[in-house]
Amino acid sequence: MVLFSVVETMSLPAKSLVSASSNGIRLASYRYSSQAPKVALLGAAGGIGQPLGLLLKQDPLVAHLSLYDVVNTPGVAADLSHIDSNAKVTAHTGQAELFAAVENADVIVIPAGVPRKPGMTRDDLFNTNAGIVRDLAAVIAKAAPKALIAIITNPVNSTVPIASEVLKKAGVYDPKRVFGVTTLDVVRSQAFVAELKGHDATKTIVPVVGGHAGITIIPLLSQVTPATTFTEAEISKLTPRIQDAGTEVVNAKAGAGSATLSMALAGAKFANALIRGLKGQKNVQCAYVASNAVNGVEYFSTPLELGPNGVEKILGVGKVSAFEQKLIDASVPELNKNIAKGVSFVKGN
Ligand SMILES: NC(=O)c1ccc[n+]([C@@H]2O[C@H](COP(=O)([O-])OP(=O)(O)OC[C@H]3O[C@@H](n4cnc5c(N)ncnc54)[C@H](O)[C@@H]3O)[C@@H](O)[C@H]2O)c1
Ligand SMILES: O=C(O)C[C@H](O)C(=O)O
Repeated sequence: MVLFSVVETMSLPAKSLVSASSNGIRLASYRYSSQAPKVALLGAAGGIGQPLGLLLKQDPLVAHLSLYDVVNTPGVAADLSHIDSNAKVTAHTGQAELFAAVENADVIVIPAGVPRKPGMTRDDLFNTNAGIVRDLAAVIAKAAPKALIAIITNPVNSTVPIASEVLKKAGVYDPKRVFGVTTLDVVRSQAFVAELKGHDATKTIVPVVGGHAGITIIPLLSQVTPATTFTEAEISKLTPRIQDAGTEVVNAKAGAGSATLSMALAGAKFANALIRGLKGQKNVQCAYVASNAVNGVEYFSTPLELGPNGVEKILGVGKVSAFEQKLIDASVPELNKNIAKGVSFVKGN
């Protein structure tokens, strides 16, 4: 175990510590309690990972930010460690350091994997990203079986079942602790509704249910807070815009990747909500989880009450319009296809 980089500020001892090693280092061999949460970020050097790391480093609830990637982690960690917030930063690079990266983590956020290019669907990422999520989940099962796992890696509709199957195989699966991050759909919906209606975007709440791809993304415009009425024309324009917002960014980036900055914000919001839940501050967020909210499908995103055990209550889709119910019905076969693909990937491997 070689500690090759320790950075501390003179005036603020122990404020910020960067450490990494060529053969894995275990600075956190004890479990961080929800009083001092450890957040592990897997894929930390990527387009999402870097700005998400920046936001997590500034989150006063994060005590230890553990950065993991297959490349470039020490540089990102050194950079973040110079920020004058209290989270300790550690760097872990490559498979040999993954165990230490996630060991005793309270929350693990996963944006590891390849993004789309124009013309691709999220499902086109399956062949590369399925194996990445499976392998990360296998180590998490051993090193941090109690962690709350927030999966950003696409296709989320399949990667959540993949991680869940791996945890099941290892005998440590808890459906209350595995989340597909759909917060970006909520963030976008809130931005678009606020823009359309002249509302304060920071006070606009739009639940989004279903999954995280195309027709499985279902904004519940009938449930917007503050209560807002939409014309049929508005609904039929806004709904597909929200469903295709990821593609809008992919096309605008023209080959340079997909949403990173808005996703980083969304990921930081969701991680913060999970930590607040762990600390007993119950709060409601939408996320894609194992769910009985809708008949005939095993994973579905709805508003959830988050608490000390992860999902405390599945709040369901609530009262929806006839238009929204049609979208929910249409999403079920598509989700089942995505889920079955993920499950058989693990069972057949
Ligand atoms: N859920 C959502 O709403 C949402 C939003 C945006 C992007 N995404 C998805 O997030 C993923 C990442 O996007 P990005 O723009 O950050 O991509 P990116 O290519 O910029 O970064 C991915 C990072 O993952 C790392 N990585 C690859 N294999 C790894 C492994 N085995 N272990 C750890 N790290 C590994 C890479 O080195 C890279 O640093 C993509 O799959 C993308 O589709 C999801
Ligand atoms: O669209 C993508 O491929 C990335 C992400 O899922 C998004 O919604 O922006």
